[in-house]
Amino acid sequence: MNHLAATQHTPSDPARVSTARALARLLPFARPALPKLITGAFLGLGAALASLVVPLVLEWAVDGPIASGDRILIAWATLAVLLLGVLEALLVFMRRRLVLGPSAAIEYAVRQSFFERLQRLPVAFHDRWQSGQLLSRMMQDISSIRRWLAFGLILLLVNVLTIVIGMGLLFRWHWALGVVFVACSIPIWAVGYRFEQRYGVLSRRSQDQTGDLATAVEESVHGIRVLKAFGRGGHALSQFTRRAETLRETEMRKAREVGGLWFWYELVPILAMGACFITGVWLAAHDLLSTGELVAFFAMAAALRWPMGSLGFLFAFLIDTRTATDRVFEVFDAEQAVREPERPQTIAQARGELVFRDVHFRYPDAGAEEVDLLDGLDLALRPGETLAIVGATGSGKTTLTTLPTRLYDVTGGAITLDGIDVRDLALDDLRRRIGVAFEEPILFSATVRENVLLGRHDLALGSAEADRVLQDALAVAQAGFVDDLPRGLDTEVGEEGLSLSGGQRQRLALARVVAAAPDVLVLDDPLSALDVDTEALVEAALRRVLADTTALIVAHRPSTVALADRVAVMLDGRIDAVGTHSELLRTSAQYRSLIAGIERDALADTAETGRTETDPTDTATADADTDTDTDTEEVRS
Ligand SMILES: Nc1ncnc2c1ncn2[C@@H]1O[C@H](COP(=O)(O)OP(=O)(O)OP(=O)(O)O)[C@@H](O)[C@H]1O
Repeated sequence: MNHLAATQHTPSDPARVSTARALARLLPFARPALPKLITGAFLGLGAALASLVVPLVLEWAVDGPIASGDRILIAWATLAVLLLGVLEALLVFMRRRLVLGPSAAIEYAVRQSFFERLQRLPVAFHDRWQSGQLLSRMMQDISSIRRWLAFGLILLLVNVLTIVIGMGLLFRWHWALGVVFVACSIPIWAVGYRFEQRYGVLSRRSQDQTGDLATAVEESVHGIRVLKAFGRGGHALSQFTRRAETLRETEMRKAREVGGLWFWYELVPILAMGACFITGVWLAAHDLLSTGELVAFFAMAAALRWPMGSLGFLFAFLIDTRTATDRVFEVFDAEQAVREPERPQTIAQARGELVFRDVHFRYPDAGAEEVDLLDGLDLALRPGETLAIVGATGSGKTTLTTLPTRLYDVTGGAITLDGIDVRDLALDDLRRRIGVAFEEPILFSATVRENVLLGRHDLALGSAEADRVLQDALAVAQAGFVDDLPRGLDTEVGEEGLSLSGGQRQRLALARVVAAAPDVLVLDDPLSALDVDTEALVEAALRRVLADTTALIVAHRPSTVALADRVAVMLDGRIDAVGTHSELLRTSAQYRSLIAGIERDALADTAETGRTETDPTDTATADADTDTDTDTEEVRS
């Protein structure tokens, strides 16, 4: 099996392919809606043809009934023109009605796939991409694709066909008129070509800048408390203004380009009409054209003005849509570094044995000269044991917690769960078996119930079993405060749970991972935001859960170390020592130094916040030796 290593892949301009090929990538999404879109195009063409028949009726009426004074036929001709007008309006109405549904369905399908893709893409992708860029692609670019399919594409096809048919008719009346009209149109194509070159670049720039602006808004809203606390609202505003200014300048340049194009697309048809007028009058004066043909010719030229004039705008629309499509497909094309195994294996008998074997890891953006962050790390968690990881800040503890669930893939070595390489397990299966609680507890805009049962899609919300699991998990996490929320378990906890305190969010996040009932728990400093009394209660309850679950806990505090059966010390990307707290105090200078630092931090924390932290030697597991206090005292001195 080929286990792909994560490689760097930055958002970049797509390879320049033709606009038609770029837009053809939408076909798989558009296929179900194609019959209606094609019918819509035919209806649009029908409307255009109805407008083109009017000059023919006029030609017949002027040269026939009007010349001969046949009032009945004149009335019929008038009625025919009227009916053609009504038919055109009706067909346009039907086209609009018909294509709105399918184009909205395509928008829905693209957006759905886009979101699904975002969920599937590895964390390394999300590290690199700004959220505003993704948001603007998801909302603005996909909407722009819908508008194009519902309106722009059909109009462009219909208008080009109308122009071709209309020109054919001009030739029918007199070849000279056709030649003059075609000759006058040539500048339009030249201008259009130059426009595409310049406008394409601006269109891309503007859409990227819109994404940057969305990122700025998202960040400032997300970090509003920090900005307010530091009085940096003005700074955020000036940064936002600068970006908005940049976007405005690009939009102005775009508008100037479009304005220039419109100028030519308005002017050229008028010049063409003027040239044809002179030619037509000359031909009529020399009896080479009848009066009816001359009138019909002018009616036709008038009918062609809108299709020709609209080309400029439709051209700009086409290029904007091409850019939007490129931007959307950049996400679809992003490298899927964390892949599902081709032939997933299953764990027959779950024991919860997690082993890191010669694990190497480096982030994709690490420089070539940098050594691996995890540099040949070996660690084995026995089934059911609780193992705490301690290490200097930045030593890679959090990174280590992301690897078992394959948020990132190891770049060397392997991690096995019950003897099977985690890369050989189906991702859903793996993530059901290993539950993670991150240091930063993220909650979603949903009820408490939905947040806590997030990992239990096997349970129907509100069922007796779901309620039992929910209550047990809340009890372990000491999250009884939910009963005091306005709607209890059905309280919406707001965007990212910001309406709750840090400690409350952390307890719900802990309840979530407990409710998931995984074979292995991975907890990244799970009690950091709790007050000392709650922490003691959570620890006591957590011990019951940890008694028969394998757990890997990143510990920044003595009390967290106290939860563990054994402790592993991380140093230089490896495990420097493993043992019980008291063993390590005796044997590992590195551990003694880390514990001294941890205790110093805890004391400082206590002094600042009034916390009365528990000494790990008081609560350490049964392995604690009697000489521990002496050791700790030595370290302190
Ligand atoms: N997504 C990322 N992309 C690139 N580098 C990262 C990323 N996340 C962390 N790092 C880097 O990896 C190193 C280890 O970070 P990590 O968060 O794993 O350390 P830690 O031991 O958990 O630190 P702490 O104790 O402060 O929480 C740091 O140098 C950090 O800058």
